[in-house]
Amino acid sequence: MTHPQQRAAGTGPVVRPVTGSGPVAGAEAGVEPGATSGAEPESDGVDEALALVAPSRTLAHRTASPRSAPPGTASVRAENSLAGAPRAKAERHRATPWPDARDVATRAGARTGPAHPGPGHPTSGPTGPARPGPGHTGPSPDHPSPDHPSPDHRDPDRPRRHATPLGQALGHVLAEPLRALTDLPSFDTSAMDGWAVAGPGPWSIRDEGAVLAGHASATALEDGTAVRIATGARVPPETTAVIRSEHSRTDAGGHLHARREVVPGQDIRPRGQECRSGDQLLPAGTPVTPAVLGLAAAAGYDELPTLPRPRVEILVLGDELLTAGLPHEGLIRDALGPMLGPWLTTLGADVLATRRIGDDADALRAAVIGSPADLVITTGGTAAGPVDHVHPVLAQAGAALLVDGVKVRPGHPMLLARLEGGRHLVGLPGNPLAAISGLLTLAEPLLRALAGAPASTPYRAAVRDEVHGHPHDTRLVPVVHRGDQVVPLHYNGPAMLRGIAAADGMAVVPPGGARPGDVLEILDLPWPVSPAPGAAQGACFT
Ligand SMILES: Nc1nc2c(c(=O)[nH]1)N[C@H]1C(S)=C(S)[C@@H](COP(=O)(O)OP(=O)(O)OC[C@H]3O[C@@H](n4cnc5c(N)ncnc54)[C@H](O)[C@@H]3O)O[C@H]1N2
Ligand code: MOO
Repeated sequence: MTHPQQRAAGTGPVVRPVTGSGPVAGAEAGVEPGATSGAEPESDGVDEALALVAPSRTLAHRTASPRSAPPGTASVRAENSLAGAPRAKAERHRATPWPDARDVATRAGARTGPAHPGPGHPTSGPTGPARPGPGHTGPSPDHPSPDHPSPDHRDPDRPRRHATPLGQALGHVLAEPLRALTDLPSFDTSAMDGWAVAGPGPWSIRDEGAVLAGHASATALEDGTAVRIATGARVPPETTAVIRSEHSRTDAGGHLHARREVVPGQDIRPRGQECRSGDQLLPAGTPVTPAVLGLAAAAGYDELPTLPRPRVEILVLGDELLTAGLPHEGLIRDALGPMLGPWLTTLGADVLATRRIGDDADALRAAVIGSPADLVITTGGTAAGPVDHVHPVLAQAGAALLVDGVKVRPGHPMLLARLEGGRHLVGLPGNPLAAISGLLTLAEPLLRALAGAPASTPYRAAVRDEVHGHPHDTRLVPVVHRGDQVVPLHYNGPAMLRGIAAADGMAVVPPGGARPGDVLEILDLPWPVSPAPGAAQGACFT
């Protein structure tokens, strides 16, 4: 966390645009990018909130006070080891451009991925359980005991492919192509409730009740005969068509008549119509969705070959954080602990733990060095305050900084480092929306690559209203979809979650901002697009 006194010393009056909405306004007034969010705690206050609610209220009576970049936010460019080289306080800040930061994160995950063969790189060897058998004792490589952490997750003994029971496979990624284990359907099937008939009608009705789904095959139909049949039942041999009940009538003499023309094969699903045994249904690298579970079950699977999920440990920093009750006496509720685990799980991670470390550098160092996770995520402590321990601890841990600051608002102090043992650490800024920005910018692409999942497909949409931009940096702004447009939401300050909680996407606003109708890249959030205006009720639209 940043020390309160430092905040007070570092924040001066800033000019805000009339409809200013976020941490960028200071920079628009000519403040250096690195210093802009130094004003954030102030921009986070009542004035900003009122500006967001009432865009017409002017805050321009404030005067600009350009400041230089804060010490300690200076970056070391990619791949620069921090070990034994504490960052010079006067170093110039060279943050990574936002699109490049995502690429670096993706490449870091892909490069680390030998244990995670991705799409097009199926694991070798036959399908079968890869976990230790029931007789296995001791810590599993996937579930190291607290006493036996396995910091080197590149352990060659770690299973490259799991046989995961269907009931546990949701959110995993297929390690191999999904091939049909049977023809689908596996027998000629009636598609309708009605009559199985053979040859031309009228047909004499076979006196044996109905052929029902799931029952043994009926004897062959002779030409000129019909038998009642249910949807999903196996059609008797020699059946030439199925006639729907509503398209037929019976007479007093026990004969069946068709009310309309009967086409041979009608309403029969022939065996193998959907696939033949051995057909590839889905490629390796496909995320296991509920629909994939259904298809796999239909195709005969009890368990699925899945890639090991990246293991993530979350370290929540900050002595000011409460885990229950109301904020009081300068203490606030931890908003990130409850949010990040579920969010990361949705992204396919196996979240080992969320640990609260406080502002204790020794505890942080021990947690980072000893973590068995593929990815350690810290929250807070990325800036230059007296208890912002992330950079010094990374230096002590011999980490290499791949990204140290990103040209994005909010969240510019975010970082990505490579730790010993092929592990990674993403440092999320403490301000909650800034942390989400870091999650989407660095953690998500890294996790996708580590998991062997395809990169998210970018898409674009027109923005309905003007969005103020930062002069040099990208902005990520919560939006809600309305038709084929997105509407930017207020309450998008770095310390606020009110906008993102009503949002269903984040718009990528280029430096300089966007005008109504401009087409912007949209980042998906891991929940459905809100279908109706009511879903975002209470949210403040621009
Ligand atoms: N001198 C400067 N100060 C700051 C700068 C700067 O450039 N120069 N940048 C500001 C920006 S922008 C951000 S973002 C934050 C990032 O700071 P840290 O990553 O060190 O985070 P903290 O100082 O620990 O916390 C910031 C803020 O967020 C609150 N917080 C922290 N964790 C949580 C949590 N789990 N749940 C809810 N809120 C949390 C914390 O209490 C602080 O208010 O630095 C600025 N300062
Ligand atoms: O601008 Mo900070 O990055 O408040 O989030």
